[in-house]
Amino acid sequence: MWLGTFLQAVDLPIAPPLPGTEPETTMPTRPETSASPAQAITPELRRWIVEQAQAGQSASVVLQSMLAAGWAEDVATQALATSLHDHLDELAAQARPLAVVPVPAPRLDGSPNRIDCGDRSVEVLLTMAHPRVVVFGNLLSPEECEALIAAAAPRMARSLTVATQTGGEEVNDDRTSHGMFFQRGESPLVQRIEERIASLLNWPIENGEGLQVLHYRPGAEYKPHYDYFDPAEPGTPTVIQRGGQRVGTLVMYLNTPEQGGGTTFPDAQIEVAPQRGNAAFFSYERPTPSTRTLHGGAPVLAGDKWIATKWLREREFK
Ligand SMILES: O=C(O)CCC(=O)C(=O)O
Ligand SMILES: [Fe+2]
Repeated sequence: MWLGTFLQAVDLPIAPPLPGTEPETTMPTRPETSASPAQAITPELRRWIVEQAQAGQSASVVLQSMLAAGWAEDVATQALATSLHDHLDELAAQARPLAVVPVPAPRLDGSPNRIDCGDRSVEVLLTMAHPRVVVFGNLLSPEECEALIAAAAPRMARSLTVATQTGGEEVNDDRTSHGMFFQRGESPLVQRIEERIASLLNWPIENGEGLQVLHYRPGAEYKPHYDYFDPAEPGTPTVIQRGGQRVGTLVMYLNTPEQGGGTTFPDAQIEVAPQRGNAAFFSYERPTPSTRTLHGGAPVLAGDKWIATKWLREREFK
């Protein structure tokens, strides 16, 4: 009995006319020449893909049917990946609705290649929408990087992470760096950098946690994680009493490691190369994986890695 059902499922003519087409003969065909307009991923195509998934069709069957109908392979795989990913995000958001909150955001209207931050002009090197990632160049001068390292070095201790059960802090094997926190505004150097960051990210200086400096030796890493506090963890209500959720992160590279040590975003499959003075910014408007802000510090393969991280909260961090 089940075999019959199984065969039926496999044999089902799964390709209803692809969106934008009626009878099979008018299905879009693969563009033959480079002059042909590229095939677009239309809302109808996305809807059709989600319907196929809901009907239990495997991705490979859906892909085959799209190829057979004349969709170009790059368009078909891209359409499948984004449609299913977005659909899963929607399902997750429905299962655990969490409000979207305002987040730090650099002023990027008009696609500027530099942003004037008052005392310094910062380069915009890369922007990505989802996850929201912006890579900046020349945020800190070489002298500022050196001065931060020198001020932090005598105060370094094994890095702690927030203990999710209690909201306290603990040593964690996923994080093999050493670090320290500056108080907000604790020196003219720290104050100046914090003012620059507030201007760059358009976010109140008071909403920032104290700058954290991290030092990774060869082999050290920070395994992929989210920077927001997981609402499901018992320690979270305690942690967010001070300033609410984290909503953005700025990782500033204080040196250029000889090899390795990039900041990775596994969902986006990108890696930011650590270059002295540059910085990677990302924001997350709700504390969920749908933000695709999973990120980590890849193992340092040779040399040392020094970074300063600024975490940004929803409200004043006291
Ligand atoms: O080391 C890195 O590149 C990432 C650091 C990080 O994720 C953090 O400080 O929260
Ligand atoms: Fe992080």
